[in-house]
Amino acid sequence: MNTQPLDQLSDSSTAFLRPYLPPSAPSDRLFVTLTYAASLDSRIAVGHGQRTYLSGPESKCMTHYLRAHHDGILVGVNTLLADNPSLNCRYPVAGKSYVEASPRPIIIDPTFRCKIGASSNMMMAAANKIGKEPWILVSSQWLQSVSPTDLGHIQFLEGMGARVIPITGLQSDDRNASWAAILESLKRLGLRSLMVEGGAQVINDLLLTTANDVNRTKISPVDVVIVTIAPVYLGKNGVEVSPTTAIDSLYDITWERFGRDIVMASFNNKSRLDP
Ligand SMILES: NC(=O)C1=CN([C@@H]2O[C@H](COP(=O)(O)OP(=O)(O)OC[C@H]3O[C@@H](n4cnc5c(N)ncnc54)[C@H](O)[C@@H]3O)[C@@H](O)[C@H]2O)C=CC1
Ligand SMILES: Nc1nc(O)c(N)c(N[C@@H]2O[C@H](COP(=O)(O)O)[C@@H](O)[C@H]2O)n1
Repeated sequence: MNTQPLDQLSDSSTAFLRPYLPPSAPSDRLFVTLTYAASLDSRIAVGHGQRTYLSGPESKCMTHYLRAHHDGILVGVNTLLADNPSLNCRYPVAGKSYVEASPRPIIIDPTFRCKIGASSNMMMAAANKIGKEPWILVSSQWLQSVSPTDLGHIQFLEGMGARVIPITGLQSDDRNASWAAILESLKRLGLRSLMVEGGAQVINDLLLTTANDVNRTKISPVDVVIVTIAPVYLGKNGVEVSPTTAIDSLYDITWERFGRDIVMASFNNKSRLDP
């Protein structure tokens, strides 16, 4: 587990990010930031199951600064299994301990594949009070016929402070329905801001997810997209971010250099996703 505190960002870097941070005023909606690091050929890992370091120290600080500004940090179970991430905030925040500054790790895991133990980085971060205990979202349908072994593992994780939360509709083949169930549940659990880090399936699906708003207009749940681009190619076997259809809904786009990387921040125009 990496416990090294990170450097402070420069004033120009925080000024660059400020417009894209979740609103500080209380709100009853869930603000969603989609953020990840990609290579020049839009790969986020060199291969399936292989943790790949793309961000340099400066853009990594940027990511942790974003973590400090969100209530939750969400990844798919493949990312948890591949990366053994800590999913905490190691950016120093004045007046807050690391556990207070850290977002709540949220793992989407319909059939509870995350058989992690106490020595996983995420659980160690929580035990060492430098991160929060995770919430693991499983399918309600799956939980109805859970095996004694899986139930034992759920009880073991819950004994360490994790929560295993059943979500109706999580196993649906309809991705829109599945994301609607996830986001609605997180809102009901009190989250006001969510940072989605990946992996590829999560990013590719979420970019295309829409729901009808009160005016029956199709809208995206993603408010802001922040992408770090690292100056490397990961090649054809890499894990690719590339949604199945074209998307041209980003606006108010700004680019900023962080060390050797470049970071794009933008809003996501919900209505332009309308067919
Ligand atoms: N460079 C970067 O910023 C990042 C890189 N990664 C990399 O991404 C790779 C993992 O990506 P993927 O294999 O695409 O997997 P993933 O991390 O997106 O997880 C996919 C799994 O999550 C669950 N899931 C996701 N969305 C769901 C939904 N809407 N409803 C129900 N279940 C859902 C399913 O079990 C699915 O099999 C790893 O190699 C990791 O290193 C992950 C995060 C960030
Ligand atoms: N911003 C960013 N840059 C990279 O190069 C990455 N590989 C990732 N990956 C994401 O960060 C998680 C690791 O978090 P910890 O440092 O262990 O807390 C990893 O699971 C991905 O979600 N991100």
